[in-house]
Amino acid sequence: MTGIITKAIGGLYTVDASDGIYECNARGVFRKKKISPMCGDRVNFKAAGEGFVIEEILPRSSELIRPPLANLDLLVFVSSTVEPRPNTLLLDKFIAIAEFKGIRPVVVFTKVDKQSGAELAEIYRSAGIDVFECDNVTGEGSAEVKAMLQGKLSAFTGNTGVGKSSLLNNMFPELELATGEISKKLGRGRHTTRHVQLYKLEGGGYIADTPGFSSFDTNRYDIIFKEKLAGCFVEFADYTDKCRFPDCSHTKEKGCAVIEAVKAGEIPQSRFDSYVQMYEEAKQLKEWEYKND
Ligand SMILES: Nc1nc2c(ncn2[C@@H]2O[C@H](COP(=O)(O)OP(=O)(O)OP(=O)(O)O)[C@@H](O)[C@H]2O)c(=O)[nH]1
Ligand SMILES: [Zn+2]
Repeated sequence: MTGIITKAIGGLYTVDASDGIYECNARGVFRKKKISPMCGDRVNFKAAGEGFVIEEILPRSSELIRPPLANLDLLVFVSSTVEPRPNTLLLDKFIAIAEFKGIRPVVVFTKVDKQSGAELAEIYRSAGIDVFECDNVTGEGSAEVKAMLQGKLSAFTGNTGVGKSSLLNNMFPELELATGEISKKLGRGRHTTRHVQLYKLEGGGYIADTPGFSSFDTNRYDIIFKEKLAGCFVEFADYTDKCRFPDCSHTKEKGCAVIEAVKAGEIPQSRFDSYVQMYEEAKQLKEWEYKND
């Protein structure tokens, strides 16, 4: 039998298969191989003794370690246009990490009833990223986001107060998330350990409830090596092979086609600024690692 793991707690796995939900154990062989099944994994399992046991983990299309989640298709970054103000550096870090991991990034700007998200949206649309603008008070825009989630495994992230639960409520009233108190409702208190869990959507697909995402700390997360960073800013691709120096870092060199494109208004300044900041951070990490080994 084949299914997808929707919950993984203490060596016990909940597997959603076409004919029902199964509680499974994992075979010892996974421990020896040092891979363990995680939420989002597609697995083969079979009846064994009184219960069921996972036999095989199918190849993963993507893998996140913190929070542990396999086969994520979409990472949806929710940012409000005001209260709290959007943080383009954080947004660009998330997007780059998603690109690096082979997960499609999607951006949702909320609170467009208070302030237009058009200018911000254009920055990301011009980079070829899917952008949605939502007014969660009227629910406008949520149907488009919902349509995109169909048949996909998605996770939502964004700072506290940006309107994630409002948006999720507009799309899936059956989830009954308490706006403004989602933390309490889902037991996100300091003393509760929470686990990743997948919710099945009526139209097909899953949404991951991920404790690690709302307070997503990118520094502790994955730092992208500086050589790989430009490749995670998709709109740089048209320029990076036109620089004067083949080893151009695209941060300050003369004859850098990326910098020329920024000056010409072809690449948004804020995206470039984020790139330079992340490049500096990546550089420090490498030197630090080097000194310590
Ligand atoms: N005007 C306006 N207010 C919104 C919108 N979206 C959310 N809000 C309000 O912003 C506040 C925070 O919204 P939530 O949906 O709880 O935000 P959240 O991202 O889930 O926050 P956490 O649970 O802390 O992670 C609430 O008071 C919402 O009513 C919007 O599009 N427009
Ligand atoms: Zn360059």
